[in-house]
Amino acid sequence: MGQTIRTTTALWVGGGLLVARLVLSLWAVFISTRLTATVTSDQRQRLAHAYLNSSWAVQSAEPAGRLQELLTSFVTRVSNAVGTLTQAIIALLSLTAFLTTGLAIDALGTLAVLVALSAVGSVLIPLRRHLRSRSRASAKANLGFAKAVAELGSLGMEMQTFGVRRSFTTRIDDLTQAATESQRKVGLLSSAVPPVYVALAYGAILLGVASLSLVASGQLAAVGAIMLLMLRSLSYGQALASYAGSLAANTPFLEQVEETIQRYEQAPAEGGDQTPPSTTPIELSNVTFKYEDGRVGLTDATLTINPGEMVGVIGPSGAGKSTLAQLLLGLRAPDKGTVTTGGRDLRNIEREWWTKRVAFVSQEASLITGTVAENLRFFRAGITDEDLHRAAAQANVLSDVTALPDGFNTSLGERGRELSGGQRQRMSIARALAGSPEVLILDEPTSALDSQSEALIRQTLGELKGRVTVIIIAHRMSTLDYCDRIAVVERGRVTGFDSPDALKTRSSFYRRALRGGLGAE
Ligand SMILES: Nc1ncnc2c1ncn2[C@@H]1O[C@H](COP(=O)(O)OP(=O)(O)OP(=O)(O)O)[C@@H](O)[C@H]1O
Repeated sequence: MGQTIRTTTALWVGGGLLVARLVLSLWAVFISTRLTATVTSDQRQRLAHAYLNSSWAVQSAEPAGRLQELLTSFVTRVSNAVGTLTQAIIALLSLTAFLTTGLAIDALGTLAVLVALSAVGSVLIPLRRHLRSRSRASAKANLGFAKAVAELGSLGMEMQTFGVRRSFTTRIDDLTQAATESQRKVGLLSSAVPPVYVALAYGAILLGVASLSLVASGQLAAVGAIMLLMLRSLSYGQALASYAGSLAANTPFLEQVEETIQRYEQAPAEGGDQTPPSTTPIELSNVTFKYEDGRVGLTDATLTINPGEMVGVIGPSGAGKSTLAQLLLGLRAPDKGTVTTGGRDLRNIEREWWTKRVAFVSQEASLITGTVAENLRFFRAGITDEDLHRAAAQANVLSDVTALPDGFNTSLGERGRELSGGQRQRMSIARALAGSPEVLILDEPTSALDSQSEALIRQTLGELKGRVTVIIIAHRMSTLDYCDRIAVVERGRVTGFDSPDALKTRSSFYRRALRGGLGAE
């Protein structure tokens, strides 16, 4: 009878423990997946926010495809590492519980197991180290691959027209091969960890059994119990070794993400907390700017742009015109000298105050995938439908918009693909004008356009004259028709800044440009 009660109790206890184990395991799975999801979104947000808040110098230097790779596959590897870490902690806790029980049953045997575990674990340290360094190389190869693929992907038209499809294919194949090879090496090493561990563990067991049978010869039961303890502990140890291998393979990806976040955070976007009385005059005083690689962008440049003035900027290719535009926009800060607006250093001005009043049109009209209205509004609050209408009219694109099936609500396809180059550029001018800027800076807005589109943009500039302060880097002399003054930039220096008439006598570059256009030096 007593035996029956003991069996029932044992069954109940066993059942209870089984349920408890299941609940605990499910809870662990729940925590692990939740933690992984939290880490994924946290890492993505931290990385994206750090990038968005970093300076233009950092953002513009970032190779294409790198950020995407970090945000996607790298962050996935980081969450894998976190998932592995949780499982490793669970395995470690189980092992500790098991060994604690073992200590109560057989202290000597448990001690032997502990020694065996530590010995096997330390033998694997060099392998893990090697795995980590291989994984670091694999992370680098992945980034290189992503960068090259992004670059090749953006050259689709060139690939087709230059007939270099085969070379592209070969290049992609080589890159794929290199990235896959380094991944294979990491895979090989991390897969080698468990079998190496098993071999070492069984070796330890054999050694343990041999020495125990010497010490406790004839006590087969004791030897059996210790063997069981060893086998179970070593199987937990095996799980731990495999998790440690996986961690070693994934942590370089985490390091890369963290390093990148730090790099972004160390270079925040320019801006202070001052609000000047006005956006103009804009003054450059003895401004010198060098790029990180030492190339000179601008040297000792001095000029003043007055309220409502329309200023043209001309100069040979590579002279420093775009650098000047970026300094005027406050995207880059001078190494020497100052850029002031309304008498205050641009570095100290509240960025939001400045960007609300200054608009930029670049050489390449970059649009978003969305409707006309979404493109013209461009995420800015407070821009009304009337603003959109006015801006489209000012930019000479209103008739194009009204001709579209849904007017301002027409979707423009992926990044405005359904528009012509001229329409896209006028759309980007309308986008700049929708915010009613006080200062408008245009960097070669007509360089890629036919003469008819250029004439429409010139007309826009004529209508803005006197109402908005305009700085326009021009590729064609005709675009400069409405300019009050023109700055000539040559080899990083402002060699002339005067009215077109005065420049005819004072600037040989201007005279040459009048004769032969701005393309030839
Ligand atoms: N991001 C950069 N990193 C390093 N050097 C740069 C960078 N951008 C421009 N430069 C260098 O600075 C100099 C001025 O370039 P900038 O783009 O201002 O000339 P630009 O007059 O606008 O030329 P273009 O008319 O051809 O656009 C050039 O020598 C150029 O190589």
